[in-house]
Amino acid sequence: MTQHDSILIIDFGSQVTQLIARRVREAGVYCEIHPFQSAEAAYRKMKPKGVILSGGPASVTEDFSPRAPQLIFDEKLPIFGICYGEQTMAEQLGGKVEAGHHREFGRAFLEVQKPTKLFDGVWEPGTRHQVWMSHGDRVTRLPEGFEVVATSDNAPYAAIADESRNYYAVQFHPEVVHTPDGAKLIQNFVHKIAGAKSDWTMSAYRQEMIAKIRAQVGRGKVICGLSGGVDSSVAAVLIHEAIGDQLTCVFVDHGLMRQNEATEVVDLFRGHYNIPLVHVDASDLFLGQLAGVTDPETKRKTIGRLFIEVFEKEAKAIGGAEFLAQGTLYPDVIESVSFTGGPSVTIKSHHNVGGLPERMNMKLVEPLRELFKDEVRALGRELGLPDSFVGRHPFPGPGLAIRIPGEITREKLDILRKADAIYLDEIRKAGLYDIIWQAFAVLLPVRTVGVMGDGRTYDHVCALRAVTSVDGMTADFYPFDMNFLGRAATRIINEVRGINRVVYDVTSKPPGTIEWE
Ligand SMILES: Nc1ncnc2c1ncn2[C@@H]1O[C@H](COP(=O)(O)OP(=O)(O)OP(=O)(O)O)[C@@H](O)[C@H]1O
Ligand SMILES: O=c1[nH]c(=O)c2[nH+]cn([C@@H]3O[C@H](COP(=O)(O)O)[C@@H](O)[C@H]3O)c2[nH]1
Ligand SMILES: NC(=O)CC[C@H](N)C(=O)O
Ligand SMILES: [Mg+2]
Repeated sequence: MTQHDSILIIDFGSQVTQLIARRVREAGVYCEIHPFQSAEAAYRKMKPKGVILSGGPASVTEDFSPRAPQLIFDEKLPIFGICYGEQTMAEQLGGKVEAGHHREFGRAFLEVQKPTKLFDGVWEPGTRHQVWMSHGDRVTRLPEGFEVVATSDNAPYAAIADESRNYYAVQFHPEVVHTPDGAKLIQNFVHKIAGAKSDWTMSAYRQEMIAKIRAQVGRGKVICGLSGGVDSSVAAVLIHEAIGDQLTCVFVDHGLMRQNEATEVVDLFRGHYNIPLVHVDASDLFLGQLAGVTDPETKRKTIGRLFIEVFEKEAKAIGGAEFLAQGTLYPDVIESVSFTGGPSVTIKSHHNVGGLPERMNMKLVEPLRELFKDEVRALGRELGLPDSFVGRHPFPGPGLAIRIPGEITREKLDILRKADAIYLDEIRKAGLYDIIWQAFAVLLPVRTVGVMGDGRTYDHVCALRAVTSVDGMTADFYPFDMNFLGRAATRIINEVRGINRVVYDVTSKPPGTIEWE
Protein backbone atom coordinates (compact mmCIF):
# COMPACT_ATOMS: atom_id res chain seq x y z
CA MET A 1 0.00 0.00 0.00
CA THR A 2 1.36 3.47 -0.79
CA GLN A 3 2.25 5.45 2.28
CA HIS A 4 -0.37 8.06 3.13
CA ASP A 5 0.21 10.90 5.53
CA SER A 6 -1.51 9.66 8.64
CA ILE A 7 -2.62 10.51 12.15
CA LEU A 8 -2.41 8.07 15.06
CA ILE A 9 -5.30 8.26 17.51
CA ILE A 10 -4.44 6.75 20.89
CA ASP A 11 -7.55 5.39 22.58
CA PHE A 12 -8.00 5.69 26.32
CA GLY A 13 -11.48 4.20 26.15
CA SER A 14 -13.73 7.18 25.40
CA GLN A 15 -17.22 6.41 24.11
CA VAL A 16 -16.59 8.84 21.24
CA THR A 17 -13.08 7.93 20.04
CA GLN A 18 -14.50 6.72 16.73
CA LEU A 19 -15.81 10.21 16.11
CA ILE A 20 -12.28 11.62 16.28
CA ALA A 21 -11.34 9.21 13.48
CA ARG A 22 -14.35 10.26 11.45
CA ARG A 23 -13.45 13.93 11.76
CA VAL A 24 -9.85 13.26 10.69
CA ARG A 25 -11.01 11.18 7.71
CA GLU A 26 -13.48 13.92 6.78
CA ALA A 27 -10.47 16.23 6.63
CA GLY A 28 -9.11 13.88 3.95
CA VAL A 29 -6.41 12.37 6.14
CA TYR A 30 -5.94 8.67 6.84
CA CYS A 31 -5.89 7.70 10.51
CA GLU A 32 -6.01 4.67 12.75
CA ILE A 33 -7.21 4.17 16.31
CA HIS A 34 -5.03 2.08 18.59
CA PRO A 35 -5.51 1.34 22.28
CA PHE A 36 -2.88 2.98 24.48
CA GLN A 37 -1.32 -0.41 25.29
CA SER A 38 -0.28 -1.07 21.70
CA ALA A 39 0.15 2.54 20.58
CA GLU A 40 3.93 2.39 20.56
CA ALA A 41 4.01 -0.52 18.11
CA ALA A 42 1.39 1.22 15.97
CA TYR A 43 3.46 4.37 15.97
CA ARG A 44 6.52 2.55 14.70
CA LYS A 45 4.51 0.97 11.93
CA MET A 46 2.51 3.99 10.86
CA LYS A 47 5.06 6.80 11.22
CA PRO A 48 2.21 9.29 11.63
CA LYS A 49 2.49 13.05 11.11
CA GLY A 50 0.74 13.69 14.41
CA VAL A 51 -0.96 12.06 17.37
CA ILE A 52 -4.36 12.66 18.97
CA LEU A 53 -4.97 11.43 22.52
CA SER A 54 -8.61 10.50 23.18
CA GLY A 55 -10.75 10.96 26.27
CA GLY A 56 -11.34 8.13 28.67
CA PRO A 57 -13.12 6.97 31.81
CA ALA A 58 -10.04 6.68 34.05
CA SER A 59 -8.60 9.42 36.22
CA VAL A 60 -4.91 10.29 35.85
CA THR A 61 -4.90 10.85 39.61
CA GLU A 62 -5.38 7.10 40.18
CA ASP A 63 -2.43 4.73 40.41
CA PHE A 64 -1.79 2.72 37.26
CA SER A 65 -4.10 4.82 35.09
CA PRO A 66 -3.25 4.73 31.37
CA ARG A 67 -0.53 6.90 29.87
CA ALA A 68 0.61 7.80 26.36
CA PRO A 69 3.85 6.08 25.32
CA GLN A 70 6.87 8.26 26.14
CA LEU A 71 8.08 7.70 22.58
CA ILE A 72 5.61 10.16 21.07
CA PHE A 73 7.06 12.93 23.21
CA ASP A 74 10.64 11.88 22.49
CA GLU A 75 9.95 11.90 18.76
CA LYS A 76 8.77 15.53 18.99
CA LEU A 77 5.54 14.92 17.13
CA PRO A 78 2.64 17.37 17.06
CA ILE A 79 0.19 16.16 19.73
CA PHE A 80 -3.42 17.06 20.39
CA GLY A 81 -4.88 15.87 23.72
CA ILE A 82 -8.63 15.70 24.26
CA CYS A 83 -10.14 15.53 27.76
CA TYR A 84 -8.38 12.56 29.41
CA GLY A 85 -5.81 13.10 26.67
CA GLU A 86 -5.24 16.66 27.91
CA GLN A 87 -4.99 15.46 31.47
CA THR A 88 -2.45 12.72 30.83
CA MET A 89 -0.47 15.03 28.58
CA ALA A 90 -0.33 17.66 31.33
CA GLU A 91 0.68 15.05 33.90
CA GLN A 92 3.29 13.40 31.70
CA LEU A 93 4.90 16.73 30.79
CA GLY A 94 5.24 17.90 34.40
CA GLY A 95 1.94 19.67 35.13
CA LYS A 96 -0.71 18.71 37.67
CA VAL A 97 -4.23 17.28 37.54
CA GLU A 98 -6.70 17.13 40.40
CA ALA A 99 -9.86 15.15 40.85
CA GLY A 100 -12.25 18.06 40.55
CA HIS A 101 -15.17 19.23 42.58
CA HIS A 102 -16.36 21.06 39.51
CA ARG A 103 -17.74 18.44 37.23
CA GLU A 104 -18.96 19.64 33.86
CA PHE A 105 -21.26 17.51 31.73
CA GLY A 106 -22.83 18.68 28.52
CA ARG A 107 -22.91 22.17 27.10
CA ALA A 108 -20.37 24.71 28.34
CA PHE A 109 -19.11 28.05 27.09
CA LEU A 110 -15.56 28.78 26.24
CA GLU A 111 -13.87 32.18 26.36
CA VAL A 112 -11.01 32.46 23.88
CA GLN A 113 -7.99 34.19 25.45
CA LYS A 114 -5.25 33.98 22.84
CA PRO A 115 -4.81 33.21 19.15
CA THR A 116 -3.27 29.80 18.33
CA LYS A 117 -2.76 27.73 15.21
CA LEU A 118 -5.48 25.46 16.56
CA PHE A 119 -8.04 28.29 16.46
CA ASP A 120 -6.72 29.78 13.21
CA GLY A 121 -9.58 31.03 11.03
CA VAL A 122 -12.11 29.61 13.50
CA TRP A 123 -12.04 31.50 16.81
CA GLU A 124 -10.86 35.03 17.61
CA PRO A 125 -9.62 36.07 21.04
CA GLY A 126 -12.35 37.64 23.14
CA THR A 127 -15.18 35.56 21.64
CA ARG A 128 -17.37 32.93 23.33
CA HIS A 129 -18.25 29.54 21.90
CA GLN A 130 -20.34 26.54 22.77
CA VAL A 131 -18.42 23.35 23.46
CA TRP A 132 -19.33 19.97 24.94
CA MET A 133 -17.70 18.85 28.15
CA SER A 134 -17.74 15.59 30.06
CA HIS A 135 -15.21 15.52 32.86
CA GLY A 136 -14.70 15.50 36.60
CA ASP A 137 -10.94 16.04 36.82
CA ARG A 138 -9.09 19.09 35.63
CA VAL A 139 -5.63 20.40 34.99
CA THR A 140 -4.52 22.68 37.83
CA ARG A 141 -0.91 23.42 36.91
CA LEU A 142 0.49 23.79 33.42
CA PRO A 143 3.60 21.99 32.27
CA GLU A 144 6.48 24.20 31.31
CA GLY A 145 6.16 25.94 27.97
CA PHE A 146 2.35 25.83 27.95
CA GLU A 147 -0.06 28.73 28.16
CA VAL A 148 -3.80 28.97 28.55
CA VAL A 149 -5.52 29.85 25.28
CA ALA A 150 -9.18 29.45 26.36
CA THR A 151 -11.08 29.10 29.63
CA SER A 152 -14.52 27.94 30.73
CA ASP A 153 -16.29 28.58 34.03
CA ASN A 154 -15.27 25.28 35.53
CA ALA A 155 -12.12 24.58 33.57
CA PRO A 156 -9.59 27.41 33.79
CA TYR A 157 -7.37 25.35 31.48
CA ALA A 158 -10.09 24.50 28.96
CA ALA A 159 -7.59 24.84 26.09
CA ILE A 160 -3.83 24.99 26.46
CA ALA A 161 -0.96 25.16 23.98
CA ASP A 162 2.78 25.03 23.67
CA GLU A 163 3.12 26.36 20.16
CA SER A 164 6.90 25.93 20.03
CA ARG A 165 6.51 22.16 20.44
CA ASN A 166 3.21 21.88 18.55
CA TYR A 167 1.42 20.59 21.65
CA TYR A 168 -2.27 21.39 22.03
CA ALA A 169 -4.82 20.11 24.49
CA VAL A 170 -8.46 20.79 25.30
CA GLN A 171 -10.73 19.76 28.14
CA PHE A 172 -13.81 19.75 25.88
CA HIS A 173 -14.68 17.30 23.09
CA PRO A 174 -14.13 18.84 19.63
CA GLU A 175 -15.14 15.56 17.93
CA VAL A 176 -18.84 15.69 18.86
CA VAL A 177 -21.44 17.70 16.96
CA HIS A 178 -22.39 19.55 20.15
CA THR A 179 -19.11 21.42 19.75
CA PRO A 180 -20.21 23.16 16.55
CA ASP A 181 -16.72 24.33 15.52
CA GLY A 182 -14.94 21.20 16.71
CA ALA A 183 -14.43 19.64 13.29
CA LYS A 184 -12.60 22.80 12.14
CA LEU A 185 -10.26 22.62 15.12
CA ILE A 186 -9.43 19.01 14.24
CA GLN A 187 -8.83 20.09 10.63
CA ASN A 188 -6.45 22.78 11.83
CA PHE A 189 -4.56 20.21 13.85
CA VAL A 190 -4.18 17.69 11.06
CA HIS A 191 -3.47 20.18 8.25
CA LYS A 192 -1.88 23.29 9.73
CA ILE A 193 -0.17 21.82 12.78
CA ALA A 194 0.71 18.25 11.79
CA GLY A 195 1.07 19.19 8.11
CA ALA A 196 -0.75 16.10 6.84
CA LYS A 197 -1.82 16.18 3.20
CA SER A 198 -5.42 15.45 2.18
CA ASP A 199 -4.75 12.38 0.11
CA TRP A 200 -7.32 10.01 1.59
CA THR A 201 -9.76 9.74 -1.30
CA MET A 202 -11.93 6.85 -2.33
CA SER A 203 -10.44 6.79 -5.80
CA ALA A 204 -6.96 6.31 -4.34
CA TYR A 205 -8.34 3.69 -1.98
CA ARG A 206 -9.96 1.81 -4.83
CA GLN A 207 -6.70 1.52 -6.76
CA GLU A 208 -4.70 0.46 -3.72
CA MET A 209 -7.24 -2.14 -2.66
CA ILE A 210 -7.39 -3.64 -6.13
CA ALA A 211 -3.62 -4.12 -6.06
CA LYS A 212 -3.80 -5.55 -2.56
CA ILE A 213 -6.58 -8.02 -3.38
CA ARG A 214 -4.66 -9.24 -6.44
CA ALA A 215 -1.53 -9.73 -4.37
CA GLN A 216 -3.41 -11.64 -1.69
CA VAL A 217 -5.57 -13.86 -3.87
CA GLY A 218 -3.25 -14.68 -6.77
CA ARG A 219 -5.01 -17.30 -8.92
CA GLY A 220 -7.23 -18.47 -6.02
CA LYS A 221 -11.00 -18.64 -5.89
CA VAL A 222 -13.12 -16.38 -3.70
CA ILE A 223 -16.71 -16.71 -2.59
CA CYS A 224 -18.67 -13.78 -1.24
CA GLY A 225 -22.02 -13.86 0.55
CA LEU A 226 -24.07 -11.23 -1.20
CA SER A 227 -27.09 -9.88 0.69
CA GLY A 228 -27.89 -6.86 -1.45
CA GLY A 229 -26.81 -4.69 1.49
CA VAL A 230 -24.28 -1.91 1.00
CA ASP A 231 -21.27 -3.64 2.50
CA SER A 232 -21.39 -6.92 0.67
CA SER A 233 -22.34 -5.27 -2.65
CA VAL A 234 -19.45 -2.83 -2.51
CA ALA A 235 -17.04 -5.58 -1.45
CA ALA A 236 -18.21 -7.82 -4.30
CA VAL A 237 -17.88 -5.15 -6.99
CA LEU A 238 -14.44 -4.11 -5.77
CA ILE A 239 -13.17 -7.68 -5.63
CA HIS A 240 -14.61 -8.39 -9.04
CA GLU A 241 -12.78 -5.41 -10.45
CA ALA A 242 -9.59 -6.90 -9.00
CA ILE A 243 -9.88 -10.58 -9.91
CA GLY A 244 -12.79 -10.95 -12.33
CA ASP A 245 -14.37 -14.36 -12.56
CA GLN A 246 -12.26 -15.88 -9.81
CA LEU A 247 -15.07 -14.44 -7.67
CA THR A 248 -18.42 -16.16 -7.16
CA CYS A 249 -21.18 -14.46 -5.20
CA VAL A 250 -23.80 -16.42 -3.29
CA PHE A 251 -27.16 -14.90 -2.45
CA VAL A 252 -29.05 -16.98 0.10
CA ASP A 253 -32.81 -16.54 0.06
CA HIS A 254 -33.73 -17.79 3.51
CA GLY A 255 -37.40 -16.96 3.08
CA LEU A 256 -36.97 -14.10 5.54
CA MET A 257 -36.47 -11.37 2.96
CA ARG A 258 -38.70 -8.36 2.46
CA GLN A 259 -41.26 -8.05 -0.31
CA ASN A 260 -39.68 -8.72 -3.74
CA GLU A 261 -36.24 -8.36 -2.22
CA ALA A 262 -34.78 -11.61 -3.49
CA THR A 263 -35.72 -10.97 -7.12
CA GLU A 264 -34.77 -7.30 -6.91
CA VAL A 265 -31.32 -7.99 -5.52
CA VAL A 266 -30.60 -10.75 -7.98
CA ASP A 267 -31.98 -8.88 -11.02
CA LEU A 268 -30.32 -5.63 -10.13
CA PHE A 269 -27.02 -7.34 -9.59
CA ARG A 270 -27.18 -9.45 -12.70
CA GLY A 271 -28.45 -6.46 -14.69
CA HIS A 272 -25.52 -4.27 -13.68
CA TYR A 273 -22.69 -6.68 -13.26
CA ASN A 274 -21.28 -9.58 -15.03
CA ILE A 275 -20.39 -11.26 -11.77
CA PRO A 276 -21.23 -14.94 -11.35
CA LEU A 277 -24.04 -15.00 -8.80
CA VAL A 278 -25.58 -18.14 -7.37
CA HIS A 279 -29.11 -17.62 -6.13
CA VAL A 280 -29.86 -20.27 -3.52
CA ASP A 281 -33.48 -20.76 -2.54
CA ALA A 282 -33.06 -22.14 0.95
CA SER A 283 -36.39 -21.02 2.34
CA ASP A 284 -37.67 -24.53 3.04
CA LEU A 285 -34.50 -25.34 4.94
CA PHE A 286 -34.55 -22.17 7.06
CA LEU A 287 -38.30 -22.02 7.70
CA GLY A 288 -38.39 -25.74 8.44
CA GLN A 289 -35.67 -25.50 11.07
CA LEU A 290 -37.19 -22.36 12.55
CA ALA A 291 -40.63 -23.91 12.99
CA GLY A 292 -41.64 -23.79 16.64
CA VAL A 293 -38.57 -21.72 17.64
CA THR A 294 -39.55 -18.71 19.76
CA ASP A 295 -36.42 -17.81 21.71
CA PRO A 296 -34.55 -14.91 20.04
CA GLU A 297 -31.07 -16.32 20.63
CA THR A 298 -32.07 -19.77 19.37
CA LYS A 299 -33.46 -18.14 16.23
CA ARG A 300 -30.25 -16.25 15.63
CA LYS A 301 -28.05 -19.26 16.26
CA THR A 302 -30.14 -21.50 14.04
CA ILE A 303 -29.91 -18.98 11.22
CA GLY A 304 -26.15 -18.55 11.68
CA ARG A 305 -25.64 -22.31 11.53
CA LEU A 306 -27.76 -22.70 8.40
CA PHE A 307 -25.87 -19.90 6.62
CA ILE A 308 -22.69 -21.87 7.24
CA GLU A 309 -24.25 -25.06 5.88
CA VAL A 310 -25.41 -23.32 2.73
CA PHE A 311 -22.07 -21.61 2.11
CA GLU A 312 -20.21 -24.87 2.63
CA LYS A 313 -22.38 -26.58 0.09
CA GLU A 314 -22.02 -23.79 -2.48
CA ALA A 315 -18.24 -23.62 -2.04
CA LYS A 316 -18.07 -27.35 -2.78
CA ALA A 317 -20.33 -26.91 -5.80
CA ILE A 318 -17.87 -24.52 -7.47
CA GLY A 319 -15.03 -26.93 -6.82
CA GLY A 320 -13.84 -25.37 -3.56
CA ALA A 321 -12.68 -21.86 -2.74
CA GLU A 322 -9.63 -20.78 -0.74
CA PHE A 323 -10.96 -17.36 0.18
CA LEU A 324 -14.09 -15.98 1.74
CA ALA A 325 -14.89 -12.30 1.18
CA GLN A 326 -16.57 -10.33 3.95
CA GLY A 327 -17.74 -6.75 4.26
CA THR A 328 -16.16 -6.24 7.69
CA LEU A 329 -16.01 -2.51 8.48
CA TYR A 330 -13.65 -0.49 10.64
CA PRO A 331 -16.07 -0.19 13.58
CA ASP A 332 -16.24 -4.03 13.72
CA VAL A 333 -12.46 -4.17 13.82
CA ILE A 334 -12.18 -1.56 16.57
CA GLU A 335 -14.87 -3.13 18.69
CA SER A 336 -13.13 -6.44 18.72
CA VAL A 337 -10.02 -4.87 20.26
CA SER A 338 -11.72 -2.15 22.27
CA PHE A 339 -9.94 -1.17 25.45
CA THR A 340 -13.22 -0.76 27.28
CA GLY A 341 -14.24 -4.29 26.27
CA GLY A 342 -13.85 -6.08 29.58
CA PRO A 343 -16.16 -8.94 30.40
CA SER A 344 -19.07 -7.46 28.49
CA VAL A 345 -22.37 -9.30 28.19
CA THR A 346 -23.80 -10.57 24.93
CA ILE A 347 -26.89 -8.55 24.14
CA LYS A 348 -27.61 -10.49 20.97
CA SER A 349 -25.59 -12.82 18.79
CA HIS A 350 -25.40 -10.80 15.61
CA HIS A 351 -25.53 -13.09 12.68
CA ASN A 352 -22.41 -12.76 10.66
CA VAL A 353 -20.28 -15.17 8.81
CA GLY A 354 -17.40 -14.67 11.25
CA GLY A 355 -17.37 -18.33 12.27
CA LEU A 356 -17.21 -19.46 8.67
CA PRO A 357 -13.55 -19.20 7.69
CA GLU A 358 -12.29 -21.47 10.49
CA ARG A 359 -14.87 -24.15 9.93
CA MET A 360 -14.47 -23.97 6.19
CA ASN A 361 -10.73 -23.58 6.34
CA MET A 362 -10.76 -20.40 4.29
CA LYS A 363 -8.72 -17.23 4.36
CA LEU A 364 -10.50 -13.91 4.67
CA VAL A 365 -10.60 -11.14 2.09
CA GLU A 366 -11.84 -7.99 3.83
CA PRO A 367 -11.30 -4.99 1.57
CA LEU A 368 -13.50 -2.65 3.65
CA ARG A 369 -11.94 -3.21 7.03
CA GLU A 370 -10.39 0.26 7.12
CA LEU A 371 -13.61 2.08 6.23
CA PHE A 372 -16.60 3.59 8.00
CA LYS A 373 -20.08 3.03 6.58
CA ASP A 374 -20.25 6.50 5.01
CA GLU A 375 -16.89 5.84 3.35
CA VAL A 376 -18.19 2.51 2.05
CA ARG A 377 -21.07 4.42 0.50
CA ALA A 378 -18.63 6.90 -1.06
CA LEU A 379 -16.54 4.00 -2.40
CA GLY A 380 -19.71 2.43 -3.79
CA ARG A 381 -20.46 5.65 -5.68
CA GLU A 382 -16.86 5.80 -6.88
CA LEU A 383 -17.32 2.26 -8.23
CA GLY A 384 -20.50 3.36 -9.98
CA LEU A 385 -22.96 1.31 -7.91
CA PRO A 386 -26.51 2.55 -8.40
CA ASP A 387 -28.18 4.46 -5.57
CA SER A 388 -30.54 1.56 -5.05
CA PHE A 389 -27.56 -0.28 -3.51
CA VAL A 390 -25.54 2.56 -2.06
CA GLY A 391 -28.34 4.37 -0.27
CA ARG A 392 -30.03 1.29 1.17
CA HIS A 393 -30.96 1.09 4.83
CA PRO A 394 -29.09 -1.70 6.60
CA PHE A 395 -30.97 -4.98 6.75
CA PRO A 396 -29.97 -7.63 9.29
CA GLY A 397 -28.70 -11.01 8.15
CA PRO A 398 -31.48 -12.91 10.02
CA GLY A 399 -34.00 -10.77 8.15
CA LEU A 400 -37.65 -10.72 9.16
CA ALA A 401 -37.09 -13.56 11.66
CA ILE A 402 -36.05 -11.03 14.29
CA ARG A 403 -39.01 -8.77 13.47
CA ILE A 404 -41.58 -11.40 14.38
CA PRO A 405 -41.27 -11.97 18.12
CA GLY A 406 -42.44 -15.51 18.88
CA GLU A 407 -42.92 -18.24 16.33
CA ILE A 408 -42.28 -17.54 12.66
CA THR A 409 -44.82 -18.83 10.15
CA ARG A 410 -45.20 -18.26 6.42
CA GLU A 411 -48.51 -16.55 7.09
CA LYS A 412 -46.98 -14.08 9.54
CA LEU A 413 -44.11 -13.44 7.13
CA ASP A 414 -46.61 -12.56 4.39
CA ILE A 415 -48.49 -10.17 6.65
CA LEU A 416 -45.29 -8.46 7.79
CA ARG A 417 -43.94 -8.14 4.23
CA LYS A 418 -47.04 -6.26 3.13
CA ALA A 419 -47.05 -3.91 6.12
CA ASP A 420 -43.33 -3.23 5.79
CA ALA A 421 -43.64 -2.45 2.07
CA ILE A 422 -46.45 0.06 2.68
CA TYR A 423 -44.53 1.74 5.49
CA LEU A 424 -41.39 2.10 3.37
CA ASP A 425 -43.46 3.32 0.44
CA GLU A 426 -44.94 6.09 2.62
CA ILE A 427 -41.48 6.98 3.91
CA ARG A 428 -40.16 7.30 0.36
CA LYS A 429 -43.16 9.34 -0.75
CA ALA A 430 -42.63 11.71 2.17
CA GLY A 431 -38.99 12.16 1.08
CA LEU A 432 -37.72 10.76 4.37
CA TYR A 433 -35.89 7.61 3.27
CA ASP A 434 -32.45 9.20 3.16
CA ILE A 435 -32.91 11.14 6.38
CA ILE A 436 -33.89 8.07 8.36
CA TRP A 437 -31.07 5.64 9.07
CA GLN A 438 -33.23 2.54 9.25
CA ALA A 439 -36.98 1.91 9.23
CA PHE A 440 -39.08 -1.24 9.37
CA ALA A 441 -42.26 -2.83 10.62
CA VAL A 442 -42.49 -5.47 13.36
CA LEU A 443 -45.34 -7.97 13.70
CA LEU A 444 -46.25 -8.43 17.35
CA PRO A 445 -47.46 -11.73 18.78
CA VAL A 446 -50.41 -9.89 20.28
CA ARG A 447 -53.92 -9.77 18.90
CA THR A 448 -56.39 -7.07 19.72
CA VAL A 449 -60.07 -6.43 19.05
CA GLY A 450 -61.14 -3.99 16.39
CA VAL A 451 -64.18 -3.04 14.40
CA MET A 452 -64.10 -2.83 10.63
CA GLY A 453 -67.13 -2.41 8.41
CA ASP A 454 -69.36 -2.96 11.44
CA GLY A 455 -67.77 -6.36 11.99
CA ARG A 456 -65.53 -7.50 14.80
CA THR A 457 -61.85 -8.16 14.06
CA TYR A 458 -59.32 -9.92 16.24
CA ASP A 459 -55.97 -9.42 14.58
CA HIS A 460 -52.29 -8.68 15.03
CA VAL A 461 -50.66 -5.46 16.18
CA CYS A 462 -47.98 -4.01 13.94
CA ALA A 463 -45.26 -1.81 15.42
CA LEU A 464 -43.42 0.73 13.28
CA ARG A 465 -39.81 1.62 13.98
CA ALA A 466 -37.63 4.36 12.48
CA VAL A 467 -34.31 5.56 13.86
CA THR A 468 -31.61 8.09 13.18
CA SER A 469 -28.07 6.96 13.86
CA VAL A 470 -24.51 7.26 12.63
CA ASP A 471 -23.30 3.71 12.98
CA GLY A 472 -26.10 1.76 14.62
CA MET A 473 -24.28 1.72 17.97
CA THR A 474 -26.58 4.36 19.41
CA ALA A 475 -29.83 5.58 17.92
CA ASP A 476 -32.77 7.90 18.42
CA PHE A 477 -36.33 7.25 17.35
CA TYR A 478 -37.32 9.40 14.39
CA PRO A 479 -39.82 12.13 15.36
CA PHE A 480 -42.42 11.65 12.62
CA ASP A 481 -45.18 14.12 12.29
CA MET A 482 -48.46 12.62 13.50
CA ASN A 483 -50.12 13.05 10.12
CA PHE A 484 -47.49 10.84 8.59
CA LEU A 485 -48.00 8.14 11.20
CA GLY A 486 -51.77 8.36 10.82
CA ARG A 487 -51.45 7.97 7.06
CA ALA A 488 -49.15 4.96 7.29
CA ALA A 489 -51.33 3.30 9.96
CA THR A 490 -54.52 3.77 7.98
CA ARG A 491 -53.01 2.30 4.84
CA ILE A 492 -51.58 -0.70 6.68
CA ILE A 493 -54.85 -1.48 8.45
CA ASN A 494 -56.90 -1.02 5.29
CA GLU A 495 -54.60 -2.88 2.94
CA VAL A 496 -53.16 -5.69 5.05
CA ARG A 497 -55.43 -8.47 6.15
CA GLY A 498 -54.36 -9.69 9.57
CA ILE A 499 -53.42 -6.34 11.12
CA ASN A 500 -55.99 -4.15 12.87
CA ARG A 501 -53.83 -1.92 15.04
CA VAL A 502 -50.57 0.02 14.51
CA VAL A 503 -48.26 1.50 17.15
CA TYR A 504 -45.05 3.55 16.90
CA ASP A 505 -41.92 2.65 18.84
CA VAL A 506 -40.42 5.69 20.60
CA THR A 507 -37.48 3.94 22.29
CA SER A 508 -33.92 5.15 21.72
CA LYS A 509 -30.81 2.93 21.88
CA PRO A 510 -29.75 2.56 24.60
CA PRO A 511 -31.86 1.55 26.50
CA GLY A 512 -33.59 -0.26 23.61
CA THR A 513 -31.88 -1.90 20.66
CA ILE A 514 -32.84 -1.13 17.07
CA GLU A 515 -34.29 -4.54 16.24
CA TRP A 516 -36.87 -6.08 18.57
CA GLU A 517 -35.00 -9.35 19.01
N1 LIG B 1 -29.07 -13.40 2.45
C1 LIG B 1 -27.73 -13.43 2.42
N2 LIG B 1 -27.08 -14.14 1.49
C2 LIG B 1 -25.74 -14.19 1.47
N3 LIG B 1 -24.96 -13.56 2.33
C3 LIG B 1 -25.55 -12.83 3.29
C4 LIG B 1 -26.97 -12.72 3.40
N4 LIG B 1 -27.26 -11.93 4.45
C5 LIG B 1 -26.09 -11.56 4.97
N5 LIG B 1 -25.05 -12.09 4.29
C6 LIG B 1 -23.62 -11.95 4.55
O1 LIG B 1 -23.44 -11.51 5.90
C7 LIG B 1 -22.71 -10.29 5.92
C8 LIG B 1 -23.19 -9.43 7.07
O2 LIG B 1 -24.49 -8.90 6.81
P1 LIG B 1 -24.77 -7.36 7.05
O3 LIG B 1 -26.23 -7.14 6.97
O4 LIG B 1 -24.01 -6.91 8.26
O5 LIG B 1 -24.01 -6.64 5.83
P2 LIG B 1 -24.61 -6.19 4.43
O6 LIG B 1 -25.90 -6.87 4.21
O7 LIG B 1 -23.57 -6.40 3.39
O8 LIG B 1 -24.82 -4.64 4.56
P3 LIG B 1 -25.91 -3.86 5.42
O9 LIG B 1 -25.31 -3.79 6.81
O10 LIG B 1 -26.00 -2.54 4.77
O11 LIG B 1 -27.18 -4.65 5.39
C9 LIG B 1 -22.93 -9.68 4.54
O12 LIG B 1 -21.87 -8.79 4.20
C10 LIG B 1 -22.99 -10.89 3.65
O13 LIG B 1 -21.69 -11.31 3.31
O1 LIG C 1 -26.11 -8.40 9.77
C1 LIG C 1 -26.70 -8.31 10.84
N1 LIG C 1 -26.89 -9.44 11.53
C2 LIG C 1 -27.58 -9.48 12.69
O2 LIG C 1 -27.72 -10.53 13.29
C3 LIG C 1 -28.11 -8.26 13.14
N2 LIG C 1 -28.84 -7.93 14.24
C4 LIG C 1 -29.07 -6.59 14.14
N3 LIG C 1 -28.49 -6.11 13.05
C5 LIG C 1 -28.44 -4.72 12.60
O3 LIG C 1 -27.46 -4.08 13.40
C6 LIG C 1 -27.89 -2.76 13.77
C7 LIG C 1 -27.98 -2.67 15.28
O4 LIG C 1 -29.02 -3.52 15.70
P1 LIG C 1 -29.45 -3.74 17.21
O5 LIG C 1 -29.54 -2.39 17.84
O6 LIG C 1 -30.78 -4.41 17.14
O7 LIG C 1 -28.39 -4.60 17.84
C8 LIG C 1 -29.24 -2.57 13.06
O8 LIG C 1 -28.98 -1.93 11.83
C9 LIG C 1 -29.74 -3.98 12.86
O9 LIG C 1 -30.63 -4.09 11.75
C10 LIG C 1 -27.88 -7.11 12.41
N4 LIG C 1 -27.18 -7.14 11.27
N1 LIG D 1 -14.22 12.38 29.06
C1 LIG D 1 -13.02 12.22 29.63
O1 LIG D 1 -12.02 12.01 28.97
C2 LIG D 1 -13.00 12.24 31.13
C3 LIG D 1 -11.62 12.25 31.69
C4 LIG D 1 -11.60 11.96 33.19
N2 LIG D 1 -12.09 10.64 33.42
C5 LIG D 1 -12.44 13.01 33.92
O2 LIG D 1 -13.44 12.69 34.50
O3 LIG D 1 -12.08 14.18 33.95
MG1 LIG E 1 -27.52 -6.69 5.51
